[in-house]
Amino acid sequence: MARSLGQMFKGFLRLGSGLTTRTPCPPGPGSTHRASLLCTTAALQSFLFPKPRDLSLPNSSWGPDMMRLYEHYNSLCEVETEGEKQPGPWRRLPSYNRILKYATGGVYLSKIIQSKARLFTRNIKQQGAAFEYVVFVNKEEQKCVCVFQAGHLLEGPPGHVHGGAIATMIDSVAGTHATYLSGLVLTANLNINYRSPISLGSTVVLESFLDKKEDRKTFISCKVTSADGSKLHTEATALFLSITVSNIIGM
Ligand SMILES: CCCCC/C=C\C/C=C\C/C=C\C/C=C\CCCC(=O)SCCNC(=O)CCNC(=O)[C@H](O)C(C)(C)COP(=O)(O)OP(=O)(O)OC[C@H]1O[C@@H](n2cnc3c(N)ncnc32)[C@H](O)[C@@H]1OP(=O)(O)O
Repeated sequence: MARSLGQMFKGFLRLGSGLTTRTPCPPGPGSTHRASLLCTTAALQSFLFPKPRDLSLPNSSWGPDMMRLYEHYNSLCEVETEGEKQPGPWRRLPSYNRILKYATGGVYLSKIIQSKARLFTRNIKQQGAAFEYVVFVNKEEQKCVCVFQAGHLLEGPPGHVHGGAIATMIDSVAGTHATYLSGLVLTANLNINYRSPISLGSTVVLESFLDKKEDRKTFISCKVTSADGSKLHTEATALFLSITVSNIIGM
């Protein structure tokens, strides 16, 4: 069952490449009845099931460091060999403001909660105010990288990022990485050492590494460094346990 939820997660990743394709409407006067019916159905479908917005793409709040690092990793997602473009070693993971119905508890949650549930890191609409980030994964190296710009709503010590916000990002990146590697998981343990404060508004890089996998356990380590890599801000280790649907029902 956990495996099938893992498959659903892969489906979740594929969402970015167009689960709800929008059929362009044919031109008016010459349209057949069937074509206009198709057009109406497509419009209704996109109204009822709007394509989720990928929040890991650049917006006007992204500063120069955020853009530079995004462009760097994005350029590694596609390589050109003999004039042909091929998938590169890295892949950008799209990010939405809610995990799919099913993964957020789906049918097991009340309709009211379900419709309001939002992924914590994506629940603030104002661009640049809180968590701006993009995650890239390298399957071969079993590594994830997140470029993260901390907005003004994440203040802890004056002018610096709240430790809980840093923990949230570490949990999210390591959790995404563990989900990518092992399917549906929950964080069982998270150990964090805060080495140097992160300035509010700055861009940092989170790197997540697979330490080992043992049955249901996925061990991940993570470090947070400055945009140029010269300063270590935070180090963490985490344990994720693979779960089944029954774990979610019991929550
Ligand atoms: C609704 C769920 C959604 C999940 C995500 C879904 C999809 C993901 C999609 C996209 C991803 C996008 C973003 C990711 C974003 C965020 C990720 C954040 C994830 C979280 O933010 S998630 C919330 C916080 N998280 C919890 O709310 C967990 C509460 N907790 C429990 O629900 C249980 O505790 C559980 C299930 C963890 C284990 O319970 P269990 O009954 O299944 O397993 P059990 O206890 O038997 O342990 C089995 C073996 O693990 C060892 N073990 C257990 N715990 C350990 C520990 N802490 N330290 C060291 N070892 C430990 C035992 O010692 C034993 O080891 P051994 O087999 O060797 O004896």
